[in-house]
Formats: sequence, structure tokens, C-alpha cells
Amino acid sequence: MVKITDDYLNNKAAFAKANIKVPTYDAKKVADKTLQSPTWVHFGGGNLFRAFHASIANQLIESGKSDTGVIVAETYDDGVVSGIYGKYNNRIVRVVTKADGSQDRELFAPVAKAIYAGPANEDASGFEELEKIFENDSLQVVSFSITEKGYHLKNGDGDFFPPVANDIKNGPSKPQNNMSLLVSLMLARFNAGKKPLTLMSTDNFSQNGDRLKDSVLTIAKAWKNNGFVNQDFIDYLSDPKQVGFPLSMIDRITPNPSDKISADLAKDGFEDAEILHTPKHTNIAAFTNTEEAHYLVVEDDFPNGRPAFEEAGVIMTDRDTVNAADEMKVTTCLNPLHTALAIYGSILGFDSIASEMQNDDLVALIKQIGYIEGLPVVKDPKVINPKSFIDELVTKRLPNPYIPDTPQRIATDTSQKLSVRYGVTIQHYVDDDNRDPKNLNFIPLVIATWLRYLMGVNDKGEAFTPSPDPMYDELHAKVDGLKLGGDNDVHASVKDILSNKNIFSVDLYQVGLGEKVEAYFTEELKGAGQIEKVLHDTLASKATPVK
Ligand SMILES: NC(=O)c1ccc[n+]([C@@H]2O[C@H](COP(=O)([O-])OP(=O)(O)OC[C@H]3O[C@@H](n4cnc5c(N)ncnc54)[C@H](O)[C@@H]3O)[C@@H](O)[C@H]2O)c1
Ligand SMILES: O=P(O)(O)OC[C@@H](O)[C@@H](O)[C@H](O)[C@H](O)CO
Repeated sequence: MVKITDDYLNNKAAFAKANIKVPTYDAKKVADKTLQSPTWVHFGGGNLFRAFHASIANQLIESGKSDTGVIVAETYDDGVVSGIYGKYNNRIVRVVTKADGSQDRELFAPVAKAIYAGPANEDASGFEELEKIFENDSLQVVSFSITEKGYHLKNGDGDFFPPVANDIKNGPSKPQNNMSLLVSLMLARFNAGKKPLTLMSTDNFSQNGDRLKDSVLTIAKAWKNNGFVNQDFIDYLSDPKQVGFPLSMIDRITPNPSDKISADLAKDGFEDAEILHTPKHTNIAAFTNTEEAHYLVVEDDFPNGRPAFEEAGVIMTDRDTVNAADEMKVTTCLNPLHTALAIYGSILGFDSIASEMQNDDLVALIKQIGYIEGLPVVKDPKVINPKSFIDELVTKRLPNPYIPDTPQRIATDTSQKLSVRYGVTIQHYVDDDNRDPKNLNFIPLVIATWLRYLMGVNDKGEAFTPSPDPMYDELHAKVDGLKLGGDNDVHASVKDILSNKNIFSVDLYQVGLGEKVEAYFTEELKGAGQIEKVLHDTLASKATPVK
């Protein structure tokens, strides 16, 4: 048996018995150097970070390109820090699940420390520790994978969320919201001598760096209006030579830790295979499971220098290229297909993405969304060919039965993702004189099926548990009164949802799609089994052959 905290340098054989490759570097030395001269802080130490960013840091240390690792900061889920990083000496076992059923297992130890810096009025120690780190000359990059909702400051009515409003009123000393906490840390860096830095979002939405910059500046400007900071600080944050906000595209399907992989590891003698489900809904373990394919494309915008990311396979390029790569992945060629499978899979009772890929109609649906509706309006990023990207996704990645991904994971926070997943493509149809959004069929069908999903009733007519979503209760209340097979006033129930620009980034009625979505939804409400039937019939009548 081997524990993740065992001495891997002197006990390599025990790890080898569990088929786990170990680092050749001394984790303690790397941690000491990192804490002395920090270069990289990462906010949101969830599964993507553990599978992807940590692997980049690990490769750079292994290859001698860097002698420092990463400091993890958590502002949301204290369970992640105490239950995982603290418990397992900040180590990670990454399992790559390959299409032939084999697994590559590797121990990573580049994380020097994980710091919980939640609302500072509860316990300010983490915040103060991060302030010291941010004051350091050596700090080059702060990266983020904090989910889409981590950047949001306002609710659907355009009002600041209460913690943000409190932070704006109370100033930088005791931030509660994670974005205000970040601005407070930037203020510490500014006050320490206006030191340059890059804030790099690696979350799944278009122009993620711009969104991060917008949230940071919104807080900073509100503090200026309330007299807490001066114009110099706003100028510092706004000056690209001082603070970089690069765009990025990140792609690696990283499911929540799976019971199957946990059992495989335990069978091979790995003692720390249990999975933690935190009260805040993070599913995390000493191990993380991920796929083989991966892409990270980053705008090269690092005013204080950066780790040699390109040596670990990261594509470092210009802004337009990243923007095109990101739109290609997030709005057209991957995430819209994923979200369609998430909604359909949840309501049809699937528990794995790979099994959905055995269903001809679901495969046909995502091909229509990807190849027919999305691809024609996507800009070619050149560094990755969009058609080849969808081909690889549909023929290799999604059907891989060893990737333990579930529609329920991907359905998490759907309300926060629809504007990016479908809104951008709809907008391209609006903007192009030669196209008409009314000609879209399958994107509106998925939106209609999401309305059915919001009822919390599956295709058999039975209640099911939808995935966590910050808007679920509010949206569910609007469709809760609708009955399968009943005489429903669909328009009255859904008009506020379909016209909500916060959800879709467009008013679906204004672009001519609201009525179409309502019509599909009305058909789906006719009774049990209608989700499958409407999909099948729509494919039969509206699908375009895919070449
Ligand atoms: N998992 C993937 O396949 C994948 C691939 C590409 C990009 N991403 C991006 O990475 C994000 C995280 O994915 P993951 O697999 O690590 O998820 P995860 O659930 O494993 O971890 C989420 C992390 O974000 C933090 N977080 C959640 N809500 C927050 C909030 N409101 N404010 C601050 N921090 C918050 C959590 O504490 C946790 O550290 C995704 O939302 C997506 O934008 C994920
Ligand atoms: O991570 P989210 O929540 O934005 O979206 C869920 C999945 O579609 C996503 O995590 C994919 O697995 C990922 O985008 C693949 O690179």
C-alpha cells in the first residue's frame, strides 16, 4: 500500500507498484523557494487546476525551466483547502484515462501551499498572507479557474450582489467577495511600488481576460468614487504595461473524480482513493481524472515576465488568435455540444457522456449544432483547425468510455453559460446580412429542452434532481405550474426567461427565435416521452446532411 504523502524520492518502488510515476525533484525545496520568491498564484484549486495547470508547473520544474511552483488560493470553498490540499501535503495524483482503457498515473508536487482566503471578516489570516505574496517583486502571474459565476458582480436585475455592495461601501480592508479581494490584493501590490503583474483567467467564456479586467475595474472605480483609492490606482490597473489581462482558451475534459478510478487506484494499493463531496458542491479527491487531449492557448501579455509556458506545450500567441481559438471552442465546437448533451442527458436519465454518444439522435443533434449551425460562423484561429477539432471531439473524445464524465457535471450552472454557449453564435447570425437566426433549428431546440429541464421533471414524467445552478430556484418557479399533457399558457411562463439578455445575451424574441423555442417547448410538454420524440422528429424534418 502507498499513501500520497509517502516519501516518493526514497520510496519510488511503492508508488511504482501502484503504477504512479513520481517527480524527481524535492518538493520541500521547491516549496521553500516558491514561498521565498513566489512567481505564480492560482485562484480556484479545483479539478481543472489539479489536472492541467499543476501538470504545466510540474513539467517546468522537472525540465529545469523553473525552480518554483504554484501557490493555490481558495476564496470559495474552505473544504478544498482543509480536506484535500492540507490533508495530502498539497500533492496530486493525476490519472489520464486513455481510449484503450489504460491509465497514465503521475504524482505532481509543484503546489507549495494552499491558502483559504474567504470573507476576511471571518478570518483575515489567509487574506493577509496573500497580501504579502502580492507585494513580492517576483510575482509574475495570477491565474484563475473559479467557474463563470466567480466573475459575476451583479444579479439579473443589474444590482450588485450583497457581498459586493458591502465591499464597495466598506472599502478594501475586509473584502467578502472574491473579486473585491483580488482588487484589495492588487492595491497592496500597487502600494508596494506599482509592480507589474498578469491576471490570467482560464475559465470557459469568450474574452475571459476582458471579463476579468471589467470586474476588477468595476470594483476599483467604485472604491475611487467612495474615496478609498485614487486615480493612480485606476491608471495602474488600466495600463497594459503594468497589468496584463490576457485572453486564454483552455480545453481538457476533466470530470469530477470518479468512483471507478477511485476503485482502480485502491485495487492497485493506493490508500488515499476516497472522494470528498464538500458542502459547497466541489467534488474532489487526492487524485484527479482527466482526458489525454488538451489545449491551452494564451495571449502573450506578461508585463512582469512569465514562466516558460511554451516549454510545457502551451501555445503562446497574439490576442486575435487566442480570441478566435476560444470562440471556436467555447461558442461553437465543444461547449455548446457539451451543454446540449448535459441538458438532454440529465432529462433522459443518462449518467455518462460516453453512453449518450451511443444514441444516434443525440450524436446527430450535436453534429447539427457543431458542423451545421456553429461552424459556418466561426473564425478560423489557424493554430487549431475547427473542423478537425469537432471531428476529434465527436469521434474520439466524447465517445471514450474511459472518460468518466457525466451530463450532470456539465449541467451545473447552465444559466450562467448559455450566453456564451449559444448567444454568441446567435449574435453572429444577427450580425451577418446573409444569415437569419430564424433559420437555426437545433440551438432553439436545446433551449426549449432546457426549459423542460427547469421543470425538474424528466422525460418519463418523474421528478429528477437538477444540477446546482445559482438561478435554478428563480427559473424553476416560472415553469413550475406547467403540466405535462395539460392546457398550458407557455408564453406567459417563459417570456421573461427567453427575453432575458443576462441569460442569452440577446432577447430571443427580438432576434426571431422566441416563438420557435416556445413551439418546441409546447410540443415537449404534450406528455411523457416527448423529449425523445421531438428530437427525433426534428432531426427527421430539419437536419442538414453533414459532409
Ligand atoms: N473541468 C473541465 O473540464 C474544464 C475544462 C476547461 C475549463 N474549465 C473551467 O474551469 C472551471 C473550473 O472547473 P473545475 O473542473 O476545476 O471545477 P471544480 O468544481 O473542480 O472546481 C471549481 C473551483 O472553483 C472554485 N469556485 C467555485 N465557485 C466560485 C466562486 N463563486 N468564486 C470563487 N471561486 C469559486 C471552487 O472553490 C473550486 O476551487 C470551469 O467552470 C470552467 O470555466 C473546466
Ligand atoms: O466547465 P464548465 O462548467 O464551463 O463547462 C462544463 C464542461 O463543458 C467543461 O468543463 C468541459 O469539460 C471543458 O470545457 C472541456 O475543455
